[in-house]
Amino acid sequence: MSFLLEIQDLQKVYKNKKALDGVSFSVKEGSCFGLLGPNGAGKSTTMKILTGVLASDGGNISMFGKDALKHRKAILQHIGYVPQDIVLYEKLSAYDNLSFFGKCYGLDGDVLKKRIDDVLKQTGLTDRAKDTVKSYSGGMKRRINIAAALLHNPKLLILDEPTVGIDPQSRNHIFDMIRSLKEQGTTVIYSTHYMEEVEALCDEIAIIDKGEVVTQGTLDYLFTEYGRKAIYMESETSFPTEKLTGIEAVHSHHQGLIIETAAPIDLMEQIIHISKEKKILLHRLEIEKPSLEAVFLSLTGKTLRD
Ligand SMILES: Nc1ncnc2c1ncn2[C@@H]1O[C@H](COP(=O)(O)OP(=O)(O)OP(=O)(O)O)[C@@H](O)[C@H]1O
Repeated sequence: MSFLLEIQDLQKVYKNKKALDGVSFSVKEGSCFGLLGPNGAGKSTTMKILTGVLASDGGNISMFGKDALKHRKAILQHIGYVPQDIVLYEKLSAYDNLSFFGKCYGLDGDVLKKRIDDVLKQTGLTDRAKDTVKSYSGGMKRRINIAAALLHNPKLLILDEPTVGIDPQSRNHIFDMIRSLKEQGTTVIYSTHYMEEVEALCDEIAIIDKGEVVTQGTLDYLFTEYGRKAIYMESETSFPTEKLTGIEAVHSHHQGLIIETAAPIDLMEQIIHISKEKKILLHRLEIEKPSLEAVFLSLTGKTLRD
């Protein structure tokens, strides 16, 4: 599979503030690529540079096999961009908004009508097309904003935190839409600070923090490379962890303990043995599932929610 997008050493400075400090990642054609990072990490800045909204202060971008900075106009025709802030005319109907944006992309007549019908179906809002946008929920507005970015059938769709502050129904619609776009061969770049979203949607992820990509890879790769091995246990009374061998770290978590170890099965056997011997009632004993939260913690020393 070839790369549709390759970014190398992207730099951006706002006045005196360095927002991007050498961002590099590559996106395979036909994949859903997640850009995961906390607020202020540089996700929106990266996306704005990719879509020509902002100029970079250094670095290279290759898109569709071309130098994106030299062939900006030709490349932008193949990109759909859904910014974080909703951009719609509130007093117009969804249909008229789509008609306006379609004309901006150079569509007209029957072709435009057909595309509007198609994107309304894709977003599940055909029945509400004639209502003014101001009567829409936040989630419906977001879906129409995505529809507007799809009118010209882009090869690459860039979505900047599309599910922030929206209802679960709209969120599910957006997820279904992204999955079906991917099936049709569209490449998607999706930024978020919700780990469960990248786990549900993305083939590959770049974790971005303080203007730098700290790692890139599939979930499996990230879990294997950076995920901790650990068990979770809850007991009726306090457990003598000092009697356990082979433990690397112990953290309190909810009502129990997370115990890191290179040998979780062996540790569970020790815990069962000691609990029988000391008559300590165990409420829960399980291998901790690998999580992106743990990967992020091991790479940056903080949680995504810090
Ligand atoms: N127009 C601007 N002027 C000055 N600083 C800015 C501007 N836009 C962004 N920044 C700063 O650049 C850094 C990266 O911001 P950016 O919006 O790209 O992050 P983000 O990962 O998208 O975060 P969020 O999820 O909050 O949008 C932050 O420190 C932010 O405060």
